[in-house]
Amino acid sequence: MDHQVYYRFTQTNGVPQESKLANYMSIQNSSANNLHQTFQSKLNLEASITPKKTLSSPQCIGGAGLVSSAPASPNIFNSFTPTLDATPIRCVSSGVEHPENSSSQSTSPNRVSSCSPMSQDVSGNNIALAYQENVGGTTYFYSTTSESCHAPDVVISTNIPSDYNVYPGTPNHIASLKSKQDAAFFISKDLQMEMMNRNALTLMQNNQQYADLPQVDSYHELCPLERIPSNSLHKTHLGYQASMYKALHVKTGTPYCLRRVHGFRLQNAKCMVIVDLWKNLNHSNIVQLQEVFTTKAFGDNSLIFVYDYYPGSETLLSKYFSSDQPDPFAPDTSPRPYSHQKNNILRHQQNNKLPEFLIWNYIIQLTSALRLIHSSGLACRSLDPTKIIITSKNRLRLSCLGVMDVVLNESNASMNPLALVQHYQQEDLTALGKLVLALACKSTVAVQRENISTAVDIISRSYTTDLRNLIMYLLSPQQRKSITDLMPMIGARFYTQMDNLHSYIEVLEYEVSKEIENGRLFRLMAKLGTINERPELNMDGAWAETGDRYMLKLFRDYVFHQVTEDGRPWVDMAHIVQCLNKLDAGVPEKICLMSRDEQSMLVVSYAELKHCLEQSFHEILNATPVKKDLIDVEDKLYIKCENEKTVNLK
Ligand SMILES: Nc1ncnc2c1ncn2[C@@H]1O[C@H](COP(=O)(O)OP(=O)(O)OP(=O)(O)O)[C@@H](O)[C@H]1O
Repeated sequence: MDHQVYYRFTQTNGVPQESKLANYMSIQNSSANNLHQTFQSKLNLEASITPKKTLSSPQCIGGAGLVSSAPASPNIFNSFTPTLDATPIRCVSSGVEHPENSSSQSTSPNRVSSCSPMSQDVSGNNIALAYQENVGGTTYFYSTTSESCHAPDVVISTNIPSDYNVYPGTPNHIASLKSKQDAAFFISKDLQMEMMNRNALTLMQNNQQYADLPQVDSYHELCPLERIPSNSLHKTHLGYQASMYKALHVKTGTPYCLRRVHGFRLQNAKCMVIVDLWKNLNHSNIVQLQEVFTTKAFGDNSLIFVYDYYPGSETLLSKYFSSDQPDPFAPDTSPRPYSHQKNNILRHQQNNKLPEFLIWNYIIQLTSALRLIHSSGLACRSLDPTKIIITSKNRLRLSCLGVMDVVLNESNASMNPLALVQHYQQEDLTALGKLVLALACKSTVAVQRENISTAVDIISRSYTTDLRNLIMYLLSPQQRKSITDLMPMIGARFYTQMDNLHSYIEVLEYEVSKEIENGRLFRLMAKLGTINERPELNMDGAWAETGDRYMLKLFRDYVFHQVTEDGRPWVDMAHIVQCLNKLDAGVPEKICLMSRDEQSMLVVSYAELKHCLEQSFHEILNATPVKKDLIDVEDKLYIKCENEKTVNLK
């Protein structure tokens, strides 16, 4: 049975060849098994890569033409070194050949062929050809080396020839390497889980219980974020019942958080001035207000505040204060002495206390948001553990901005809210003091007037005087306070916070950079997938199986369908990534592809494969109804997105 090796080349040893894509060298081999065994042995990647047997009698057949003064295919001869007495190899100058059509007839390619991962740069040193001879227009290449013409004695060897690429791992090692490979190629597991959780929450669907929730203005698919109280007496916002929903914008599909104030009739549009101020306020510790409108979609007059949605967030109250244990500051009705209760409080505080750096972390975030709010002539008015949400990595955000301004404005329509802002700002600072006190004592009851002195005493024992002084300053009723006065109290802790943030940004940038690489490879695979096995193009049913596309088909097998010596799948992410990277870069390195029936081989460089890919893909694009280079557009968008991401990270 004849076997052919097709060798596609552009240049050998610095000698440019005349043909680019259309030149192949064919090698006839009478021993199919030899070839197969040789290739199979190469699949054992840790083996000394020596062919089991030489190609015997590589008979030259026909064809004129291309004659190279230099060895045209060093790789192939290195890998399948003929013996000295071997029949010479012929170069053919032809168009792209379909090996299965042109070679001796292929049998059905049921079995996924194995392809040797052998590859070598054109400038590689291991050129087995010693001399050549031109007989009647046909060039015969002879090899002088015969030493590599034996089967490998030792399957696993550490002496791997330097001219071979060895992919890390064998099937047995893949499991142990998998986690390392995953870490090297993909986003870290923790970050991945976090993102996936967020995505799952964003895609969360409404259950049957709330199936009748209406579309509200431009927002649909409402999904409650908390249990909607059946009792309308459950009032939260200054006497109004309120509820929270996740909703999707009908046009963009972007998720938002809707805060609905039930049974609210807006009669005075004056407050919309403040709403506009809030809408323009942008800060990393603020939940951005998008818009405010009234609706009758719920069957009543409801006021809707639309905010950015942060999946997986919880309130400070639920994170730190909803403990099963009773609050130690709660009034003790038992006849036990006061000292007993104080001991109880101390014990509770010692067992549950938050680390001081975390409290300062929260102080820095909250003061940072307040600083912007106050300097914009606004006041938060909802600095309360139920209105501060916390997401992963201890990110705090003020979540209910603007609501008080609208709702209170309605109940005190005669007052100008902006005139009262300084008063509200002072209230914000007092509220901040109470919040820090509550966090330090892990108790909401601690901030009640009668408990404050005990709470401060407890804090003095457990935390630094700086923290105590900050709380005392914020809670002192006499002086006029300012958010800027807090900055010196925070002091050098600010630098620690900045340092931590920068370190985290670097971690994220590293993770993102891996995904950028994956995105690039994905686009490459998308192109390959568009071409491979396409049933027809321009009425040509054989399009995907001929010419450049046939090369790409074999390349796909080479990348993804490797098998071990005994025919089991051999999966190595490093091999896949490396091959795709080389294809993307179009490196001159050559690889050997084998037809599925193992009757033919093609030796081709990545540069040529890349050319095939681009050509074939453009052929498809040209046949699409939209006559423009989609990929160019896509590339530009991709680069733009990447640039934007980098700017955002900065
Ligand atoms: N912007 C947001 N994105 C995602 N979830 C949010 C957002 N704002 C609030 N939430 C979540 O919605 C739920 C209800 O929030 P809400 O502010 O009503 O708190 P609450 O403790 O129920 O207060 P209240 O007693 O006033 O209703 C909380 O679980 C909170 O984490």
